[in-house]
Amino acid sequence: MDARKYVKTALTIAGSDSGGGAGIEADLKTFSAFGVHGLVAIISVTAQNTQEVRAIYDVSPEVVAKQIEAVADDIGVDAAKTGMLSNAEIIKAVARTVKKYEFPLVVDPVMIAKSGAPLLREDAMDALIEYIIPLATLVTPNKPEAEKLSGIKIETLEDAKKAAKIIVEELGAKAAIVKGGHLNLSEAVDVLYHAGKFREYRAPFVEGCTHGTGCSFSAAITANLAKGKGLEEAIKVAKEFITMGIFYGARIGKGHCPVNQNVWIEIPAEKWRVYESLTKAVRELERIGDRILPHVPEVGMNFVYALPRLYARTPKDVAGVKGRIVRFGNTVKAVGSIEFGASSHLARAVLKFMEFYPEIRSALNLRYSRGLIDRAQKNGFKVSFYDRREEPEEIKAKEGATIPWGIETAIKRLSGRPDIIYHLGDWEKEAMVLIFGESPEDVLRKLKMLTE
Ligand SMILES: Cc1ncc(COP(=O)(O)OP(=O)(O)O)c(N)n1
Ligand SMILES: Cc1nc(C(=O)O)sc1CCOP(=O)(O)O
Repeated sequence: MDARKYVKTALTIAGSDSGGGAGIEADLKTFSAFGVHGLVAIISVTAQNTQEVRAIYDVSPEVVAKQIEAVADDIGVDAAKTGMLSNAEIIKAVARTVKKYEFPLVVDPVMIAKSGAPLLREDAMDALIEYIIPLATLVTPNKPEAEKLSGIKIETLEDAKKAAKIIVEELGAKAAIVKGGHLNLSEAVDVLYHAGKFREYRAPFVEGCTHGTGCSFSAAITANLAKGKGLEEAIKVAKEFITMGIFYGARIGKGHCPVNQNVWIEIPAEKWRVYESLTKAVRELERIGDRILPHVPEVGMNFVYALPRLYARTPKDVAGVKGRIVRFGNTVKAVGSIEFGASSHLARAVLKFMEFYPEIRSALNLRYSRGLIDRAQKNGFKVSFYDRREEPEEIKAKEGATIPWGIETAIKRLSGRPDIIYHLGDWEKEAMVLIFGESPEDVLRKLKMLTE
């Protein structure tokens, strides 16, 4: 068996961005996110950060061609993309060289950086249209790029469709997708013209980081083509990938922060780690259930573990026990399975705690007793509390705001990080003790010390 055939390869023919946000660097990270081996032909080295492009140094057309040939002849290319192509000579060399091979080619017609710097010389536009666009399996312009290529002004979705059709029917690309990020619509709508038909791809507009969006989107399509997906399916996956990458953008630098390509694999991986760790801890809790029994509140217990701070925004990003943990004979038992979004109270408590101490991602609740608090203090734990009777009226009026307010109040009351926060309850509200820790194991360790 030749295992090599299972490794798919994607080639990026583009410029390097020293800030790691766009260009070759964004493309390689995207290829990796989809499990595809990345190959490169660097056409230009840019000295760039999130604010500006300070210098551009183009590689010679001969060396660009040699890079493509070197990888195509030996390793093989399942799909390729172009990004910044800089000048007409490079464009001609790229066109001459890719023509010798049969791989699908995604063309991201990069013209201007987010920071405003031109990345394609004025006099190279005609060469791009004449030599590269006709070789494209897909062209992925944004609004200004589509206007330049098609020669029409784009204000509406209908205009975007016209431009996509011109790029295919008049300029010779097999397909074109005009990205709607610059159109003033309530959603991010991209229109594809392919095989004589239009298709729209919609996603909610998300606030986040956008440096390298064009590069990463086209690289994601390329990676999925390399993996054998059809064009329309490859675009669908790429759209999900880029929406997520913008939302969880890497907040670095002082200018346009870059898309986070890692999130595509990191969130599922972290979810799995959280799930495994919490499952193990809940099993251990059930094993030592006899000594936990006296501390189970009337409303039951929950045990939660949040994703790392970068990814923990709402209770859906926190895993907990569905149906909580309840008394069961002479032990305790998880009622349901471990799921993200299964907790409301503890999830909100942990999310607030993480705003102050991002490393604290897990918590568990117990019935309040003075004895428990005395033991915690004797064991050297830092204990704080909040009093629900002091809750301001405007917080009371806001659904779900009491616990975050209480946790914040308790944290600010203490100098240093609390291990335990309790409250004495209120009308129809049971008094509660919350144990916090970095992980479920850490919470269990504290729980064992308290209940020994
Ligand atoms: C080397 C290099 N290539 C491409 C770009 C364009 O990236 P960006 O400025 O973020 O714009 P889009 O990715 O959205 O087209 C660049 N800046 N540098
Ligand atoms: C009902 C309740 N109130 C708590 C408090 O801290 O006041 S802890 C708790 C139990 C856990 O709830 P969940 O499953 O929503 O996390």
